[in-house]
Amino acid sequence: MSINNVHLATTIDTHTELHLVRPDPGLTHTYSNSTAHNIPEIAVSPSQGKFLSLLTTISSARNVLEIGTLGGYSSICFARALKAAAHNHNHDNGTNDQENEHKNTNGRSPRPKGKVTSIEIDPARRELSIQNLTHANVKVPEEAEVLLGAALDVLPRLGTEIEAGTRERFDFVFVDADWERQWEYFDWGVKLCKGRGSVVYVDNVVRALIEGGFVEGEGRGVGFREDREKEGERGEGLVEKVGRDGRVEAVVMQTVGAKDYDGFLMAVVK
Ligand SMILES: C[S@@+](CC[C@H](N)C(=O)[O-])C[C@H]1O[C@@H](n2cnc3c(N)ncnc32)[C@H](O)[C@@H]1O
Repeated sequence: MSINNVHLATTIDTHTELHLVRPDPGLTHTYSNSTAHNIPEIAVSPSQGKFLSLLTTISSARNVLEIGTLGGYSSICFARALKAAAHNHNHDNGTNDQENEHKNTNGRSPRPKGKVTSIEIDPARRELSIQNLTHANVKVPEEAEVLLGAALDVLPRLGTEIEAGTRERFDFVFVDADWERQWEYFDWGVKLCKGRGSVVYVDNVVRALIEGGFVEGEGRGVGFREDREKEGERGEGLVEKVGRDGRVEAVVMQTVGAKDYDGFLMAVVK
């Protein structure tokens, strides 16, 4: 085993996706339609999308908040997982998925399908994501809604709606927008969560650390720059702030694959 094998990462992704990520025409179309509309190829990879789906399932999430929609690829992954969870629950419970009736003929209530709420700052990308979601048979806005605006404008509105009782709290938050605001989005995510056991997942934290100048040097001299504040540069970063945040337990996992060398931070609310 050697870290030099990382050049094989894309090949390994191709092989594992072939066997483990079922073909999904809605997702395939989202990639191709986004490329056709000159959207940059910065959506999660098929493996990453599947990973997000599995995390949604194992965390029993019902309401997902996503910051950064792009063409809707990850939104579809979340919506697929929510729909499957509701379907499986209702099947086990002897109910069907119809939500138009309060109770099924056996007197039991079906589990609500759950919903993805995604925020996108770019109107053209929002429009395209709605096209892609609809093409993937995700009902907009019942199963996934895409809110237009800068996340820091939209998030307080969601907070007000939650306080007013017109919107449910979230149990899974996926932060995937501008890297400069990762801490602010994380903080809002925790505030808008249901509470213990809710998950906040921030993508691209490793690239943000590297490209943000948090690490310097080459070879054996490489090190983490602890002197940034003294130099009047960018202050504490996401990882340091989350490390001092008593509301959560968190970890950063480094990743390699078709999307290069990167990593995510995942926090669970205590
Ligand atoms: C990496 S892409 C999201 C990819 C998407 N989650 C996926 O995997 O399919 C980031 C998106 O965040 C949007 N964005 C950037 N800054 C934003 C902000 N302040 N508020 C809301 N969205 C923002 C960008 O326009 C872009 O579409």
